[in-house]
Amino acid sequence: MNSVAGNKERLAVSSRGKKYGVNEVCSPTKPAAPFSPESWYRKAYEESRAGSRPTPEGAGSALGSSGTPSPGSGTSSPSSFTGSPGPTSPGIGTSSPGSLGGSPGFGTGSPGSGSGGGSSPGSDRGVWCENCNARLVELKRQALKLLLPGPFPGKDPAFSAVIHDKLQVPNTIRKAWNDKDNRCDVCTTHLNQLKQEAIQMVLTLEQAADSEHYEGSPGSPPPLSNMPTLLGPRPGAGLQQPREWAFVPAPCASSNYTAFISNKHSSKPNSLGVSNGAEKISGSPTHQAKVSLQMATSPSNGNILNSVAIQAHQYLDGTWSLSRTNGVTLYPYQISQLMTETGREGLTEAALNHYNADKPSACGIPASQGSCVANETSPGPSVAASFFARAAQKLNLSSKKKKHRPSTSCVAEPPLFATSFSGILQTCPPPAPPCLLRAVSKVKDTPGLGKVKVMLRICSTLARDTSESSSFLKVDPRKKQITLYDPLTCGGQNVFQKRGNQVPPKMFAFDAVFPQDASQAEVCAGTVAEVIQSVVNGADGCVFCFGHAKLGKSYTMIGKDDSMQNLGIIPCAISWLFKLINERKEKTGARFSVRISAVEVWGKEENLRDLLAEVATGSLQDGQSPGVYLCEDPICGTQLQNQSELRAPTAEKAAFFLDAAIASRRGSRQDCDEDDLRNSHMLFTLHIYQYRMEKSGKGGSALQERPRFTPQAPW
Ligand SMILES: Nc1ncnc2c1ncn2[C@@H]1O[C@H](COP(=O)(O)OP(=O)(O)OP(=O)(O)O)[C@@H](O)[C@H]1O
Repeated sequence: MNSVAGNKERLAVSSRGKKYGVNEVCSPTKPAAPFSPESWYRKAYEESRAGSRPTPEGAGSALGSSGTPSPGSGTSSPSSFTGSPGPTSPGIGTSSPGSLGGSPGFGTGSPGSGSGGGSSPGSDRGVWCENCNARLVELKRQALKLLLPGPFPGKDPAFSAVIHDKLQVPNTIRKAWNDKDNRCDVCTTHLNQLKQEAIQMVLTLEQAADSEHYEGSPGSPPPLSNMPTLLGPRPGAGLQQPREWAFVPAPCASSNYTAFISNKHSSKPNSLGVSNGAEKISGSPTHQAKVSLQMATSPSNGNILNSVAIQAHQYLDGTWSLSRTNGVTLYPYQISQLMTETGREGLTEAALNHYNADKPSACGIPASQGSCVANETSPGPSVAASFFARAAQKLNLSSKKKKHRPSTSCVAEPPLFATSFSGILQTCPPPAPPCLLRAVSKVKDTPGLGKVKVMLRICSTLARDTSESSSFLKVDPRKKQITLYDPLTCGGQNVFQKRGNQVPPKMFAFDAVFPQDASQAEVCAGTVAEVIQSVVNGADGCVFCFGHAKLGKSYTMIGKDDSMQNLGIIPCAISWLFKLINERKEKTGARFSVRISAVEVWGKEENLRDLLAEVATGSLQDGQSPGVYLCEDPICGTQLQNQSELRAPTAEKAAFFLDAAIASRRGSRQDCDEDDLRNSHMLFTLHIYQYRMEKSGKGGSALQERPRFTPQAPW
């Protein structure tokens, strides 16, 4: 980790200019506006090819503190910020290692959950607020987590008690939560109610397994009366309370299903109202697995996987349709496999987020009637057909599940996080600048090695009066210079008026100057491309941005996820880094591994927080980790210790961690105040490990290097 400096030097340059254009929304269906990488990057590229920066004239003259500052972008590659470019330059790049002093900071980030205005069915009173809904989602996730990995606990009476004890509401969703009463401030739902609802889901699952555990002779149907279809919203009943399901007998009796009954639970009534005594069917003792999920299969469409996914979602919600016809049984190990293959974030996270909103079915209509589940009573498969269906499902699930994911057509899944840089990198990755692509084969070329480069971006957002700013500020991007004139002589309002004397113009030179109308792409290409090149070649690199409040630091470093043109330095860096290492791999065989960490420095006390701890450990661990701390290393300087480092095999995954980190920032919370906003700074680090190459040219297995690239945003 590079040492981080937080000197609150500010750029006392005011500039007024034009506003940015309208953002274009980029979506998979709607292509982005025509984009020419060459023209976008031409300028930045030319600048990167131009010589080093001239010696600043006028350095040493302190500017008045009342000037309107603008953020600067400092690029350092590799190494740490040890430079102090001059005591009196306009506060750009004057950073010293060691301290983590913050300056007014960050204003980006969107609120997470709603403020409690919405409601969901489920509590005693039939509704609970959105906050509680989020809590319930979390608790259900925890309950499922406890259930899925281990052996199915069966009827162990201690099981629900164990789950009950283990369920916790993580700090992140304790907004509007009264810790004393363990109640929600908004809808007064008690914690136990939420826990019970979550446990209910698990128990329902188990009981459904009971009802499905037939040891029936293959092909023989269970009594129809025992096959309810669940309709209606889920009540927030207590653990022992009967559930108020509407039972609809399955539409017809058919022998075309496969079902198994577990002996040991056959005589016990379950909460679904199924009379288990009637369920017991003698049959094969070899079927010991418990049925957890029904998969509707219709020979007419054969859309097995579609149904699996739908019912998996319903399974997660505990609101599945128990269609007996054409049923094919999935066993716990298959469900586990399904969960694993789909990926925690793919199915569990997203599905839970969506389906735990207690909808009666995936499409908002009973599953038995909905278009999502093929639940018709056409002649179902024989046992053999069921067997093959299962086998086919097992073999093809991973390859087909993406194609048949039903949620997109039926229900738009709400995003996990407020931002979706992961999505946009997947659909519209920013084109890599030409200089980066040219660097693919230049393994030894580490441009800017050992240099601290200081760049200036002039804020565009406060630009209201172009004539005023242009009267005392002259920007020359070609020469990478800005000149400040005495506003008195220029007729503008000024900071020098009281002095009565004219002040000679001051000229400041930088490694790059980005004027008001510079695009994100120009800034990104001009700042980060070179650093990425160095990092992939084995050096450390860092992009550090600081400046006065509300002048675009977050916009510069993170940007917006609404279109490719608005992506900031971090998402571009992620995308281009992966592009470079993939191309490098193709050309030279080099193998890399990328890991991500994100730490927040927040509050006036400059506390450190691991923004990826939750993603790394799951929310059960929230707040229990020892935390991030600073360590003085005699050789490497000040180092951050103990932060999570998560493996990112793809740019999308790395961007997913960026989304998670942004969502986890204090400044992103709904209840954050101005102070939180101002005193929240993020250090986002891409750790790149390169596998050692054997002499034969084959990649070895040991990780050799650990260069790190730390875009730090914003300071
Ligand atoms: N170059 C730009 N083009 C378009 N919008 C911009 C630009 N710079 C900043 N903005 C907008 O100005 C607003 C403030 O910017 P931003 O939040 O990035 O400032 P900041 O310096 O990070 O603020 P803070 O110090 O409070 O964290 C945001 O809405 C941002 O989208």
